[in-house]
Amino acid sequence: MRDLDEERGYAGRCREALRRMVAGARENVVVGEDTWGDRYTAERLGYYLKTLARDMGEEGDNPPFFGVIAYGDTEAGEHRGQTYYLGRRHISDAIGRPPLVIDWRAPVSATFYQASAVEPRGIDTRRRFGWSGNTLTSFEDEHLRTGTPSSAGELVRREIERARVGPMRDIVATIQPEQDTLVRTGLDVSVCIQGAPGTGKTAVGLHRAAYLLYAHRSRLERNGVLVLGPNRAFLHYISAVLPTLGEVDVEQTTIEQLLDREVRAVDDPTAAAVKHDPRMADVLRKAVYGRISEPEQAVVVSDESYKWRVNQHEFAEMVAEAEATTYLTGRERVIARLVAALQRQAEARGQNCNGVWMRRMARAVTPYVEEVWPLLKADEVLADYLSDPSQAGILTADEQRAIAWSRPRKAKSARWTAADAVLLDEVSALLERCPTYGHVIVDEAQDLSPMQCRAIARRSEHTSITVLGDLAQGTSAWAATDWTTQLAHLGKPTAEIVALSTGYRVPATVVELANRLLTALDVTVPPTTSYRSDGELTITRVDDLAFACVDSVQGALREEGSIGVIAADHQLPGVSDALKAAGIETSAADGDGRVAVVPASLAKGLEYDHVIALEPAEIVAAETRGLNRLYVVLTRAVSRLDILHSRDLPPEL
Ligand SMILES: Nc1ncnc2c1ncn2[C@@H]1O[C@H](COP(=O)(O)OP(=O)(O)OP(=O)(O)O)[C@@H](O)[C@H]1O
Repeated sequence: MRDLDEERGYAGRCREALRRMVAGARENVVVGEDTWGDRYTAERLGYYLKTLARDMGEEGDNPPFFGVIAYGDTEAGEHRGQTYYLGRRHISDAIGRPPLVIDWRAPVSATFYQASAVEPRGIDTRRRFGWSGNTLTSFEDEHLRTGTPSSAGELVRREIERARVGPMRDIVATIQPEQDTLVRTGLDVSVCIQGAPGTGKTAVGLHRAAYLLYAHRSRLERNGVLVLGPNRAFLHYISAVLPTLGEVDVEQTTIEQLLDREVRAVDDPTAAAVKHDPRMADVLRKAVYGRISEPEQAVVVSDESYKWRVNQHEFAEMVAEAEATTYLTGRERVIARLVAALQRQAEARGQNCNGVWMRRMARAVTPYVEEVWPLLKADEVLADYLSDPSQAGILTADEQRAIAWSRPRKAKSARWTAADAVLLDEVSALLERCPTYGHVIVDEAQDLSPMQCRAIARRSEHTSITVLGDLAQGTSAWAATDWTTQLAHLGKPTAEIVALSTGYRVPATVVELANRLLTALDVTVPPTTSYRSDGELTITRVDDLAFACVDSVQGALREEGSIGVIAADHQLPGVSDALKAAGIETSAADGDGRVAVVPASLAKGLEYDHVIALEPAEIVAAETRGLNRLYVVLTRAVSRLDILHSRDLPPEL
């Protein structure tokens, strides 16, 4: 194997080759712009080449590789005696020659992540590289056959324990074997990953998206990959990971944004609970299909030559048969069948039924169809239903009262709530099938209501999903308490449930404290162990919370890393003011400042090197699932957690 200088030389060669690839891609953009072909093809090609050139150009500053594996000389098969460098992207210096660097997603790269002294998989040596910026500073070898790892694990440990600054980074250099298995699970398999805070669920989900796009590019590009996260602050935090991995076309959004409805009102908790209940699916189906009635007359229409007729019984059969499909398609089908029946009669009489005649007949039968199968719009159906929920039954009288509008309204004057947006989506899907994605990754899935799950299920009806979550972090009123039920709502009842149990974020001392809450959370989740033995925890009783917080932030600012001040939502303005008065610049949860001031309700999925958690008792008291919220808050810390409290700590702590 090469010594450090030789490795640096190889890195230089890789960079040079990458530069030539970028130049080549840029040239192709110019050529691509002149490509002969239809406009769509030319546009797609131009877009692809520009993206490639841009990504590769930006890549220039990244280390070209992070590891290398050397197969043994005695190994049978194509890899015998071969050496493979692994990086974020494939680098080659000449067509037909072996690549200088192999993409981390290529099949052979799996060996880098999976091989061990117990199961070397043909590998003699695995080398990991340490970089300082763009300079290669060290490497670390594991001799897997002889079982003599030389300081192995130090580079990995350093990477995992590094202070966090800025947005989330990719983990390609240090993916752990159990994570790699999940990342590389096939496209046809739906999987549910239950993992305690910091076990890498989000990281695995994002790397899985990148992997699937690499392995099934043409299948996935058609329908796209969707990543759903809990809120915009979270999406901001993870936004850089996929682009660094060369994937810029993944849609990353929240369920609320996906449903794309203007929300102008808020439900009270009882109404929201009813609207998110899975029985609403039956209620709405009834509200929609209840509009279809049995024909009470025959269809009789005429053209210049003759009067044509479909009798009542035949018409009723057409209606009954079409009910099996979506509402609007069914309606179109009835019209088409009626026209076809008329056409048969006309042709039997020797009439020529051209397109004009067919359209005319379709117009003529439509009023008959409208009478038994009226045209509907989703917002009109829901407005009508919420004006009088008793019409569809199923719910109890109390539940109907909880969601009923105080006075009947038309769709135009409706002020929809977030829960209504989910119901509108359900009704829309009853009317017309919605487009599906090639793969959907759902993060923090424990918080989704059954009705939200259904919205996701129909967008992945014939494809697979990756479900990520932690039952212990469920904070919504409808949070799942077991995965089997949640997976059924998500339309994937047989998805495999896999647990991740090693935490890479939260230090052991903090995990130990947070775990004290687990028994009170009423969920069964596997215990976790922290990979990290470092980290600090302080718990301090103070008289003046704001003053103590300023003091703590000032101390934290002397160290490196991001700082997150997390408090119950209602306490946040006071804390922000105090920090501002002390001259400390702060940013919101979705900002990029050094000190973020974060309401407890938005902390999910985020992490800060140093967390200052204020008044746990307030966080618990602020909401029904307050203890779960506190569990989330305490597990955001990477290197250090300071808990400041003026009231007694919750007894569970
Ligand atoms: N194999 C790894 N190598 C390096 N860092 C890792 C690895 N796995 C996870 N991490 C890091 O650990 C931190 C936690 O990961 P992540 O946010 O994916 O966990 P999570 O399970 O989604 O947590 P939560 O449930 O709290 O949202 C991140 O900074 C991530 O980059």
